[in-house]
Amino acid sequence: MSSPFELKWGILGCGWIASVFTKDLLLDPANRGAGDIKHTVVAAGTSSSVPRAEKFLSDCGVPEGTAAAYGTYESLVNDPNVDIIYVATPHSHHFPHVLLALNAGKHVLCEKPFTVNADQAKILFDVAKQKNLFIMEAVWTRFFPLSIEVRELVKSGKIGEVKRVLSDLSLLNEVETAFPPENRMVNMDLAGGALLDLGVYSLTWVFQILYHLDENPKTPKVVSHVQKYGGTGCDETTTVVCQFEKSTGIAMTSFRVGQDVDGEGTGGPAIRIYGTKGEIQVAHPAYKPVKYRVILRKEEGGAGEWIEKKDEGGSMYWQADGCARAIRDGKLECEVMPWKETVSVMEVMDETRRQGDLKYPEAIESTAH
Ligand SMILES: NC(=O)C1=CN([C@@H]2O[C@H](COP(=O)(O)OP(=O)(O)OC[C@H]3O[C@@H](n4cnc5c(N)ncnc54)[C@H](OP(=O)(O)O)[C@@H]3O)[C@@H](O)[C@H]2O)C=CC1
Ligand SMILES: O=C1OC[C@@H](O)[C@H](O)[C@H]1O
Repeated sequence: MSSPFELKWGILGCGWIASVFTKDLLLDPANRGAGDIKHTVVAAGTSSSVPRAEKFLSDCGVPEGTAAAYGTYESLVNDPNVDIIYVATPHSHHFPHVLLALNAGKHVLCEKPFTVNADQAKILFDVAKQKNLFIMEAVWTRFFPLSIEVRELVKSGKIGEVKRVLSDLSLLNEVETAFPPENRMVNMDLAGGALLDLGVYSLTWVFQILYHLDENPKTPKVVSHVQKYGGTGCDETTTVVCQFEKSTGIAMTSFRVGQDVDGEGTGGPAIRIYGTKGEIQVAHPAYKPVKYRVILRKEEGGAGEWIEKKDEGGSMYWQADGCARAIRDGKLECEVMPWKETVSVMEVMDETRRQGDLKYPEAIESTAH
């Protein structure tokens, strides 16, 4: 048996999700049937100090002496031992931080939403292409075995021709107390707001099902509504209707009202995929779903049982495995989250913001580089 392909990671930005992802990289891929690859965390960088990066590595359980700690992002991306940089900074900073990594010759996995707008995304993909580097938006949900199973069910025709997807990621919050104005969730300078932070997952479900039904997939036409948060002017409740060639997607998001208020699923499924013969329902939360069921007409079996799919850890390693295999195979993009689709989702969010008059400061919408 050949030895596993090893991918050496550098973590850029030592915040909350970076810690979840880093811990997941330390789990043995063989336990999830991914023994063909191996992830190693070789470095982490903060924007503040070396001791903070050291603390991050140690808190995540990275074995002492196996990873370098950096106090600047520049020093991190220039570490010759690093193959790929995981960018986990706020939305506003993805564009400059990804460019920093690409210009240092590193592959990139960048957190969602990929950039603030579609023009920035296009530039990053162009640069990656010119430099022959792999790059992907970290839409982890698409890599879950559950998502793969649901996409295959749709393709198999089990629920007939799919005509509509209704998708909701809404989290109930006392916004004024949960998110002070400087918090990245609501801070306009950090491209805060429900659409870019949570709505991207509702759109993920719409896209991973409906975009692929069209022969020549393109960005859908959009009709949207944006409700703003008075505290900072970001969006708090946004609804997007996407008109594809053969189907309609309705993506909803909010951090003011909740999809699953009691946490018991009483609010119903978060995602409904409607076909001419039946429906697939996926339970909340849209970003990390653990169960789904198929409902057919009564004479064809009616409602199936919920099928549960739980993983160990934070479930963020599936996307890391996707990066490793793509890089091993000499690909610049991964077919599960292709560049074209990231751009399309960004275009839908741009158009939604245009219709809702939701503009971020010029400094973070800028494509100057
Ligand atoms: N896939 C998922 O499930 C999730 C994805 N995310 C995405 O990950 C990204 C980070 O989110 P999250 O971890 O919650 O955020 P945090 O605020 O916890 O961490 C962000 C980190 O970015 C760095 N940073 C650099 N510049 C700034 C700045 N101007 N203001 C604030 N932080 C800065 C800091 O790291 P340092 O001090 O080390 O430089 C900070 O710790 C976002 O894009 C978000 O959408 C978030 C949560 C879940
Ligand atoms: O990506 C995310 O998923 C989980 C949410 O709690 C978080 O705000 C968001 O950034």
